Amino acid sequence: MLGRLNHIAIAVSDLGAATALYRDTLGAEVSEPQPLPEHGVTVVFVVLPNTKVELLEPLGEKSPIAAFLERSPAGGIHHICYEVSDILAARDRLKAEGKRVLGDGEPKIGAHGKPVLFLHPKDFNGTLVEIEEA
Ligand SMILES: CC[C@H](C(=O)O)C(=O)SCCNC(=O)CCNC(=O)[C@H](O)C(C)(C)COP(=O)(O)OP(=O)(O)OC[C@H]1O[C@@H](n2cnc3c(N)ncnc32)[C@H](O)[C@@H]1OP(=O)(O)O
Ligand SMILES: [Co+2]
Repeated sequence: MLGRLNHIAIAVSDLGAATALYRDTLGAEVSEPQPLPEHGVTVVFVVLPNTKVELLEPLGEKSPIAAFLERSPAGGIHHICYEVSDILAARDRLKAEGKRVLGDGEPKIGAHGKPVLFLHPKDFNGTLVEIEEA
């Protein structure tokens, strides 16, 4: 089912400062900020030779990462995103195995313009898993 590691996401309280840290202190290539109001976040991608880091800042009143940052104000690793070739087949197999797919279970378009779904962290070793159709 799983393909490449697409990105590892870090939730941050200050996207500008985190972007500067990766760009200036770590010398990494960073994208422009990308507001995703339908997902309640603004993202910046740190482009690495073999994958990406997705820096996430809450956007709007109902951001799904707000509670995470209340628990961890300094930020932290928020989720990991794997690529899959067929997101609906992956979803149906995961549900058949009793894994919880978050939201209404229908893929939404993510930051890369591809369908994504999220799987409950309690079903995956305390790790929020995102799958993205490659
Ligand atoms: C799609 C655009 C972009 C992209 O890549 O293209 C993105 O990735 S957007 C990313 C932001 N969107 C999401 O994260 C959507 C999915 N996330 C959610 O629906 C919530 O974050 C949820 C339900 C996973 C957690 O929300 P919340 O913290 O408000 O819920 P609870 O307090 O009920 O948490 C339940 C339980 O899970 C633990 N938890 C929460 N978040 C995480 C996490 N990121 N990693 C690991 N564990 C997490 C939380 O501590 C609770 O545990 P408990 O032991 O019961 O206290
Ligand atoms: Co993501």
